[in-house]
Amino acid sequence: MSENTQQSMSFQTEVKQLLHLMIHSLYSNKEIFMRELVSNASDACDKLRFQSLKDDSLMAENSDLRIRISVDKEANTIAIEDTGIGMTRDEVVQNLGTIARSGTADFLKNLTGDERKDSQLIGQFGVGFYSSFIVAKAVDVYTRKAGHAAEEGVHWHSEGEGEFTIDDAILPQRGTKIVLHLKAEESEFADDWRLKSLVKKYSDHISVPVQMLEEKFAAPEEGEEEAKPQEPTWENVNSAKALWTRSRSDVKDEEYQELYRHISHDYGDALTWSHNKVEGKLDYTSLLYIPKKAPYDLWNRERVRGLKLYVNRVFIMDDVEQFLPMYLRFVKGIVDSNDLPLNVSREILQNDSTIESIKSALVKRVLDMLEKLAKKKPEEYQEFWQEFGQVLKEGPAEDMANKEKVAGLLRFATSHSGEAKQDVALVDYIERMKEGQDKIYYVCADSHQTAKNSPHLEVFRKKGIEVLLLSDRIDEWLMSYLQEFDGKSFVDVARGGLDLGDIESEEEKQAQEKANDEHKDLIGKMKTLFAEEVADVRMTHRLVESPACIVVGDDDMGAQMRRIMEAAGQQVPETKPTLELNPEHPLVQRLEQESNDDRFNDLANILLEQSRLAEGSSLKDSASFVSRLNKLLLEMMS
Ligand SMILES: Nc1ncnc2c1ncn2[C@@H]1O[C@H](COP(=O)(O)OP(=O)(O)OP(=O)(O)O)[C@@H](O)[C@H]1O
Repeated sequence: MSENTQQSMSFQTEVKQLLHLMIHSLYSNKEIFMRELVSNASDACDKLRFQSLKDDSLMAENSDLRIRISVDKEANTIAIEDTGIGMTRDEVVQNLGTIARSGTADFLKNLTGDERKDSQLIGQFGVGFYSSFIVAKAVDVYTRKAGHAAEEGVHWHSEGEGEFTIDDAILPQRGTKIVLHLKAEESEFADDWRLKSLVKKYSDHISVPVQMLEEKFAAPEEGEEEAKPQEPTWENVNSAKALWTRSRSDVKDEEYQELYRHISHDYGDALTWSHNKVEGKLDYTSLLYIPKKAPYDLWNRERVRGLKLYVNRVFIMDDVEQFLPMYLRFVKGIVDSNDLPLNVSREILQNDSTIESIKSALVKRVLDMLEKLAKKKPEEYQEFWQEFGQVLKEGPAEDMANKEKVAGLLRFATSHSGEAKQDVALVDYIERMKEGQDKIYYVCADSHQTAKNSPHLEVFRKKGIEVLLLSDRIDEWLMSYLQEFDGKSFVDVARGGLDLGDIESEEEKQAQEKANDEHKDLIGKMKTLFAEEVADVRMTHRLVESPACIVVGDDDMGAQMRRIMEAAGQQVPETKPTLELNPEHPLVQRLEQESNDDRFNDLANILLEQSRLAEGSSLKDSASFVSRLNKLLLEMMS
């Protein structure tokens, strides 16, 4: 015998864990094993069709690409057989013994033990081949790689309990045959009708023919009563036509959803989709889906993303990133182009002008699809926002050309409702703008609560002006790319001198100027005291209830961004904020009258420190703050 005789091997630990979890959490959805196996078989045929473009000898022995499903009721087995690319011995060990996906260990850690939640997560992860073990007590895989000799076949066997064996096999035909030895209690699946209906349900959209044996009867001859049974023949069960080549009106929603599941490996539904045929300068068909649920690894930068590419109906490759920008990485789908050559490679895709043109059209398509969803089904749009809003917020920085369109899709929490839910569109905000208001005001903080209670909002509340409350990590960065929307500029209410424009009366403006004059002694004393800490001290009209607040310079980094950068270990340039005082506040008035230097220092420091706390910053010396506060409290009590 050759060196490669039978070998026993262990599954990778993650596979063992996954198998265990899957069997326990997917039992209510057992039939999906058929979808997974047919899907794999179809992928294998697609891969071979693609590789044979470069090397037509691969298909020489048999040019037929198809999937056959058969049942042996007595033996309680099902066989799924394809004439696809097949696997070598090494590939079998790699593909059916390990999980190569990055982040697997993290994923497994995320599982909660709650079967309903876990089954959803497992669905997103994609159980693929291993789902066989939901219904099978043992699985045999016979596979021979296209282009290899019959003696180079491989036989894999496992009972799904931590181990598998692998052996040489002589296989007259290329491709893969999977035999499931059903558990006794799953014998209902060893039934032609049942399997046929599963293929119809899950795999009708697959472009490779899926065949099953059909019994035929000859018409009874004269004098005979009963029809004579004939040899059964292989008949196509699915329609075997690429779904996207059909006209939209001919495709049922359920069929779109099944194709979505096939290409996304998601067990859930898509939220919406857009199917378009483009003819003219460019000639392609696209079918783009927005998932309902975010994948567990949406934030993993190395995660594969992108669309499936076909050229003239021939599958070319998965995960083509070039079709969509990063901020639309959640979109799944396919592009079938008639302009690209069949031998297109990833390198060519990177600098291809056709791809660039398709990309800008696809981006518009996705944004239009979202606009339509927001307009027609606001509740579903809200669901989308919940899942992917944070990703869409990367848009304005990444895609200057579509900045305004993306901005229109953003949703915010605002002071209008005070709720943390992000559900206000900029057009709603503009509709509610006060007379004389020509700016969109916002505040950024680490949490919704801090944003909502920020002293910077006081004057806005008093005047009934709505302010966007931003508290996602990405928000300050987002706003640095959004200068205006619908001709109205964005203004950070915690930054620079506050110009309320026409919202403020002439008298109010003059009172503000006068206040700085009237309190110049106090301002001067404070500037000397805090020469190291602040760039300026001034009286303000933005406060109503609070005595003081911190304001950052127009061009300086905001507090939220500063904290994020510092936490990431980045060097952040030293900048000093401005301290603003509320001349109407009794504490400020008390400070102005304080003749005792020590007490003046204590009170002034407390005002500065509490302003820092209110914006969500931590104090450099919180112990001193506490002792100052206690000193004052004790004085008050005595
Ligand atoms: N019928 C087949 N023919 C050839 N290769 C196959 C076949 N079935 C599975 N494979 C190989 O085994 C790998 C693992 O399959 P599996 O179904 O577990 O995961 P997947 O298809 O990559 O992704 P998913 O888990 O999302 O379905 C596949 O990527 C493929 O390379």
